[in-house]
Amino acid sequence: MALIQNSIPVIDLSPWTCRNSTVLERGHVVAAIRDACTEYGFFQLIGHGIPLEDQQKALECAKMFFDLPIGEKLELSMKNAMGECGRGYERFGGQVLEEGKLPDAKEGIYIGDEIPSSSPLAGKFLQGPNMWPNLPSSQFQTPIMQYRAKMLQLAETILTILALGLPYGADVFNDFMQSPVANLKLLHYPPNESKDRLGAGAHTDFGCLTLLLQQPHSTGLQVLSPLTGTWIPVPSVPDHYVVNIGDLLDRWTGGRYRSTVHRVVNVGREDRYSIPFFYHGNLATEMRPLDGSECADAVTVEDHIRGKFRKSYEMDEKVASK
Ligand SMILES: O=C(O)CCC(=O)C(=O)O
Ligand SMILES: [Fe+2]
Repeated sequence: MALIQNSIPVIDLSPWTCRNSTVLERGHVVAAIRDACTEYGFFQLIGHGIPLEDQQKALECAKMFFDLPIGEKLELSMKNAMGECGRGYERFGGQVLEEGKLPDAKEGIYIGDEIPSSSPLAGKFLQGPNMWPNLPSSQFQTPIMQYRAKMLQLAETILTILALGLPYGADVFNDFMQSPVANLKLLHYPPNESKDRLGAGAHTDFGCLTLLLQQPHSTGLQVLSPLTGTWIPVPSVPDHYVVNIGDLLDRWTGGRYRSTVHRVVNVGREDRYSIPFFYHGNLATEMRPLDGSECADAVTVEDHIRGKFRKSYEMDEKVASK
């Protein structure tokens, strides 16, 4: 039984990627990630190999985008009512992550893989097209896409490790990792004076795995400890990624890996920027219980994510029409 503490574990990935590490050291990484995901559903990652300058550049891109005039941002609005293309601009207050609460005091833009329009996947659920702002590509599109590619690699590394922490074989996620849907979301929480309104209401993430980059030294992220039922603050530490399990993996693993409630309380005069990377995986994958137990109604990854998306964006329409 791990010591109950008011912080989420910090895990160093470098023994995994370092060529000189021993089997034992690599095994410790697998065990640490498994335990963190079993107990907390959250951990902080260091030694991940994403250069600091790429992180800074991505956050600068976020700021550059949100500084654009509102008219320019609205032109990039997520195309259909439920945002099913999964790309483009989510206006301030455009999402309700916590049922019954005021819409989130944040704005965002989803950016994913560039899928050629000739591909049968183009325009399908969460598959675009990307909506690019009128900024020089060398300053926005190129660094963001390079950053996304690195996040994808890192997510795949973590999933490989997560597979090793389960008793279902090292290849259990191999098919799921083919042609994955995995989207960045640049987020901006403007200064917020209202104590009744959260930056992001209490929620669990929809997908498989989230890798979160927070602007250094920002505060606001809180994780509801599954061990104590109290909110654990996760202030941002430079070069630390926050990694968490989403509902999809919780459901698929029968709760072995936990999807934990979290929120952003951004009350004050500061702007806050963050960039989650949501790894959803191959949408056609059927989530049959990994332990092999019978299941009459296995849903696909797409059905699962679609339901979650509909809920958080449809609720916004209900609130807006009140
Ligand atoms: O901005 C953050 O720190 C967290 C955002 C988040 O939880 C989400 O978008 O799902
Ligand atoms: Fe989240």
